[in-house]
Amino acid sequence: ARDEHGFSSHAWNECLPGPLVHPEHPACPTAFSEDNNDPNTPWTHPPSCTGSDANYCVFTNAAFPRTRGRHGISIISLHPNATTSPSPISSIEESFLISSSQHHHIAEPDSDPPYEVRDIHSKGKGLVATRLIPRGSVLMVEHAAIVADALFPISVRRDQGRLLLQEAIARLPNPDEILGLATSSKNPNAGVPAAEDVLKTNSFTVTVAGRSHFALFPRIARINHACDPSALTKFDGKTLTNTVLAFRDIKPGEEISISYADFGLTSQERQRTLLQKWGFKCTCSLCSAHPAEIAASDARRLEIKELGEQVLQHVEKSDFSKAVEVNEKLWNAVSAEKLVSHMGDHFEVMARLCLAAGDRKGAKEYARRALAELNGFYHGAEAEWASVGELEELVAKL
Ligand SMILES: C[S@@+](CC[C@H](N)C(=O)[O-])C[C@H]1O[C@@H](n2cnc3c(N)ncnc32)[C@H](O)[C@@H]1O
Repeated sequence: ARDEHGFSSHAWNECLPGPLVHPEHPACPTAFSEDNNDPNTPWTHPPSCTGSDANYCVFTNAAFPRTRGRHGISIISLHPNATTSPSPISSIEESFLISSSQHHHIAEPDSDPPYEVRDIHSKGKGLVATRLIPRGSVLMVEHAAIVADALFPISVRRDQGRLLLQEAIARLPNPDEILGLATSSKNPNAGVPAAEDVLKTNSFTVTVAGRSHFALFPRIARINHACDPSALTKFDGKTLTNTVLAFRDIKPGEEISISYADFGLTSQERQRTLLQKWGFKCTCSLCSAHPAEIAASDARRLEIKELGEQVLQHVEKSDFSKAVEVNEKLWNAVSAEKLVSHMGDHFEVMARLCLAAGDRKGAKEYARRALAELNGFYHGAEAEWASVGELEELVAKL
């Protein structure tokens, strides 16, 4: 029997999860079913919560998605009573129940992916293209295996937080898939449990139900960082899936990489961030380049930042012709630095700026080009289709 939140009627706030039983606390009941047939709750296990304060719980569906390659999902979130309604977990539950019933949303590994996992010199494992991957192609769509509220590590006692995380991983069908992921080089022998190290080393920071969360995707976690990446990720907070898209054409034998750090940083700032936040020294091709090449890249990135600010200032002053002029320069610097995710965004900005500057011919030309790029780059991603619709209207009006 469970209450209206799906909690089992045992004293959940007094039990400890999993096999780690404390003499003063009973163990929480084990999983009641691998496949949950209750349409009112998406969870296959009774939620398990931290000790006496019981403000965080782990919610698991070990059978998600019901298709090939399922690796289950565990979510560490606030107890519904520990927050003002609606609680983050209730909005997650809602979209979870929807996405569980809509199989087309669910990530499935490609039966013949254009990449393989290989050992990469000085980076551990990584993904390497096995055939040409054209710019804009979707390489992977994967749902999260672990989603954890970003405030949970500092909101619960360390031992309780660790138990919760261990439980979150242990409940998944293949815990070793998670525990076998890379750990940070800073931490071995530092007394940090593997589960915590794995989460820190491999997770993305994402927004779910309006709150910051860590999200771990076991297959995507094998993608290494590059300051000049070949791919990018797009997270969807509704389906809890992450999509990897080719940033540019990727040749066979080339490593697939994404950027963990902000593009606007100089090489020293990036190195510092990567070391502090992720605990590794970056050995990507840009960081290993000749000092003159690194200096040229730093100069371009500083110029990009400066020109970006100038465009905004001109727009704020309604000096749109000047904004168009500076935006062209900005785009040349972005292209030279190979930071172009797709031209569509740029052409769209240019179209809107031309329109604001009264240049209808220019606006139409840029809107057409934006449409061609967006249609080629995205394959049904909701946000981009919204902008495609708006652009189509714009072209029709012009
Ligand atoms: C998310 S994992 C990426 C996959 C990992 N290489 C593996 O073997 O599973 C992040 C870890 O990979 C390594 N790594 C990623 N990008 C790197 C880079 N550019 N230079 C050096 N090491 C890198 C670091 O050890 C980092 O902590």
